Amino acid sequence: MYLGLDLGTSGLRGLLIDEQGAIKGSAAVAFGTDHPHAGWSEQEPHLWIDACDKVLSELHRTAPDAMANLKGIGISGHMHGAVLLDKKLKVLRPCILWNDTRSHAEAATLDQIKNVRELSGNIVFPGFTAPKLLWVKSYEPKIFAKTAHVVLPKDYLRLHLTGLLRAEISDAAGSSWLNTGTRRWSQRLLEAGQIDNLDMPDLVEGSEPAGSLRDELRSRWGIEHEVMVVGGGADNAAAACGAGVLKAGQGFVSLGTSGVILVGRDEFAPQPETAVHTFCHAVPDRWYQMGVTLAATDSLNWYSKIAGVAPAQLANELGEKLKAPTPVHFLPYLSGERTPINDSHVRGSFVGLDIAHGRAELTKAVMQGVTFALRQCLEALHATGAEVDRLLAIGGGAQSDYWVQMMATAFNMPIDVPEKGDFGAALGAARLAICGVTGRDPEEVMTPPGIAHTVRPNQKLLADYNAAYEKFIQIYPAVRAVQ
Ligand SMILES: Nc1ncnc2c1ncn2[C@@H]1O[C@H](COP(=O)(O)OP(=O)(O)O)[C@@H](O)[C@H]1O
Ligand SMILES: O=C(CO)[C@@H](O)[C@H](O)COP(=O)(O)O
Repeated sequence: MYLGLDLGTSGLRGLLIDEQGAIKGSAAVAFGTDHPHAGWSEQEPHLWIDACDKVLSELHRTAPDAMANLKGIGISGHMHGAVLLDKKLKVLRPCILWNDTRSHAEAATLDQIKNVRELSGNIVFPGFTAPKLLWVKSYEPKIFAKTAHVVLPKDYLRLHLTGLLRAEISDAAGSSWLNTGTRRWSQRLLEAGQIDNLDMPDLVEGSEPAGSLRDELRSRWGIEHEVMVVGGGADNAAAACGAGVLKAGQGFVSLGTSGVILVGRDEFAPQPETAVHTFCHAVPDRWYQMGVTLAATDSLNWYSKIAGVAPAQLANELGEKLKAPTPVHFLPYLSGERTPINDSHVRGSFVGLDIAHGRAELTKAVMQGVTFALRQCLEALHATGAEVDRLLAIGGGAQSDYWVQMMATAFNMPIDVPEKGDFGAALGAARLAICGVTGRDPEEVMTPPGIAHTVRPNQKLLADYNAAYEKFIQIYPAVRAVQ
C-alpha cells in the first residue's frame, strides 16, 4: 500500500493506493490562508501538521487494513513557500506563500544579477523563495539572524513525518537557488540570495528514499514495519506524475487555486524571457515547462464569497452547453500575475459592465478571464518551442464541464476529461512512493488516466472567442496605465 499526501493551498489530501494504482482510501482536511496586508499570503505550518495528523487518523479509522500494510509515502505540496527554521528546527514565522507578492523589489534586484536567470532557468518571480529571504533580511532582521535552515512546505511536512531535513529537487527548482540544468544547489545563486551561510538540506530526487516514518507515528497508526518516505514532488510536478505527463508532447491544464498549463520536456531548454517556468520534473533526467496564472479558482472563490453562492453552483448556473463569450471582461489579477506579464503590482478588474448584467454574466466573465489568461500561458509555451496539441483537464475547476468547453474553444485544442477518480498531485506522490519502494520504472507506473470524454472546440463559437480574446489582451496595458 502507498500513500500520497498533497499539501494544497486550500487543504491537505491523503490518497491510499495499492501497487496497481487502485484506490483504497482517501481523506481531506481544509484550511485557509491569511492575507494580513494587501499582497501578503501566509499559512502557519502547524496547520499542515494538524491536517496531516487528522488525515492519517481518518485513514487509519476508515482503511485500517490498508494503513497496516503501508510501504511507502510520497508528499507533494504547493511550491515556493519559505519555512524558516532556527537551529533547533523550530518555525520562526508563518510561511510566506507562492502567491505573496511583498518581495517584488527583492525579486527585481535578484533578477538583474548576472547568470541568475541562466542558472535557475527562470525569471526570479516575487512568489519564488529566494526573494522572500531577502525581504525577511531587510524587514525582519532578528528573525533572519536566527534562521538556520529554510525548507519548502512539503519538505517541512517530511520533517514532521521522518525527523529529517531533505530538499526534493522538483520543488527546489522553484527556489531560485537550484541550478535547474544540473539539479544541484548553485553556490552562485545561494550567494546572490545572501544565504550561502545557511545549511542547505541534502537534495533527493522525487522517487528516491528520503527517510522513514517515525516510530511514534507508526505505532499511532497501527503500522508495525518500516515505511519509506520518498522525495515526492512540487505539486505541479506530482500532478504531472498523476496525469502521466512525463515527456515532450504531453501536457495538462490545471484549474486549482492557481491556473497552470504544463508540458513535459525531455531536456533543459529554458526561455525565461517568455515568463514560462522551467523546472526539474519529479522523476530523474526530465524537466517540464509551465505557464502560471496566479488566481484561477481563487478568482471564482473570491467572486463566490461576494455573490454568496458556492463556486460549483455558480458554474452550474451557466447551463450545460457553452454559449457565446460575454462582453464583460475580467482580469484575474487579484494577486498580480506571472505568465506572460510578470507583474506583481497589477490588480484585477471588471470591464464593460451594463446595468442589465447580473450574477451569471459576472460568473462567466470570471471564468472567461481565467481561460484567456491561460490561453496567454499556452501561447507563451508555444513560443518556447514546447509542443502540445491536446491537454488533460485536472484540478477542482475542471469539474465544471462548462469551463472545460470554454477552454477547448478559447485554446482551439481538444481537452481530455479523465474518468472519475483521483488524478492529481496526491496520486502522483503515491506513484513516486511506488517507484521508490519497488524500483519500478516511472514510465511504467505513471500512465495517463482513462479518458471519460474529449471536449473539442466549438467551431461555431471559435471566431467569437478569438475576437473576445483579442479584446482581453488589450485591456491589461490600458488598465495598468491607471493603476
Ligand atoms: N464543479 C465545480 N465548478 C467550478 N469550480 C469548482 C467545482 N468544484 C470545485 N471547484 C473549485 O476548485 C477549487 C479546488 O481546486 P483544487 O485543485 O483542489 O485546488 P488547490 O489544489 O489549489 O487547493 C475549489 O476551491 C473550487 O473553487
Ligand atoms: O506557484 C505555483 C507554481 O509555480 C502554484 O502552482 C503553487 O504551486 C500552488 O498551486 P495550487 O495550490 O494552485 O495547486
